[in-house]
Amino acid sequence: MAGEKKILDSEEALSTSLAEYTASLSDKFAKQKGSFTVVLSGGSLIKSLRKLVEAPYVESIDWSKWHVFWVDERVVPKNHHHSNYLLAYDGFLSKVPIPCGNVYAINDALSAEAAADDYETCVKHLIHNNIISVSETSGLPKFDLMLLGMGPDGHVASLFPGHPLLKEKKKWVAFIKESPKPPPERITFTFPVINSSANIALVVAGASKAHPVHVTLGNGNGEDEVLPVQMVSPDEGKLTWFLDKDAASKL
Ligand SMILES: O=C1O[C@H](COP(=O)(O)O)[C@@H](O)[C@H](O)[C@H]1O
Repeated sequence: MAGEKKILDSEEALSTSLAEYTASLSDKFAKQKGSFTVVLSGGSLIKSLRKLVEAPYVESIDWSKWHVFWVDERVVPKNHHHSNYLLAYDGFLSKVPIPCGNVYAINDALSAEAAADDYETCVKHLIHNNIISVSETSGLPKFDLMLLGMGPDGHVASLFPGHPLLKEKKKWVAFIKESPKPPPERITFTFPVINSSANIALVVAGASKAHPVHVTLGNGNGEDEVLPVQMVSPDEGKLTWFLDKDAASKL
C-alpha cells in the first residue's frame, strides 16, 4: 500500500495541493492520449476539489478532454439530496465546461442490480471506443485518475468494513442493498477496478479520520480485520495520500 504521503497544514492547503496534482495529470493524459478519465467519489472529496475550479487551474485545464465517472453512487434520483451526482454537479461539474456527453452518471431509473450491470456495460463500451484504457496484464479498466474519499470507519467507495463485497473479484461494478451508511442501496466499483487505476488519490481531512489513517499508514490496529482503505493498493499505478494535519495527527 504505502504510496506517497502529502501532509498539508490545513484543508485549504490540501485543496490547493489536490488542484495542482489533478491539473498536472490532466495535462499529461490529455497530451498523451487525447482524453483524461477521472473517477469521483461523493462526500467531502467534492468540497476538496474547490480550488480546481478557481484560477489559475480552471483556465489552464482542457476540460473538453475530461471523461467523468463515479466510484460509487447511491440508488436515488439524480435530484435527490443523497445523490453523489447532484453533489458533484453542484460543487464541481456545474462550474467547468466538461461536455455533457462525457459525464457518465448511473441510470437512476433502474434497480440497484440493473444499474450496476448497466454501468459495467457503459465502461466496457468506452474501453471498446478507446476512451478508457485497459490494463494489458489484467484486462481490467485502467482509469487515469481515481479520486477516493474515506469515511471515519475506513470505508472507501461503497465498500464497507467486514462486507463480503470486499472480496468481489469478478464483477467490475457491484450493488449493495444494506449499506451501513444511508442510503442503503448503492452501486460501487470493486477493488480489482479501483486498484487497476493508473493513479489513485486518497483525499482525507479531519480529526474524525485520524484513526483509520493511523491504522493504514501508522502501526496498524493490532486487529485481524483489514479496513477497506487498507486494501487500496494499485497493481501498477501510483497511490498518493492527501492528508490535512488533523487527519495525520496520529501518525
Ligand atoms: O458514502 C460515501 O462516503 C464516502 C466518504 O465520505 P466522506 O464525506 O466521509 O468523505 C465517499 O467517499 C463515498 O463516495 C460516499 O458514497
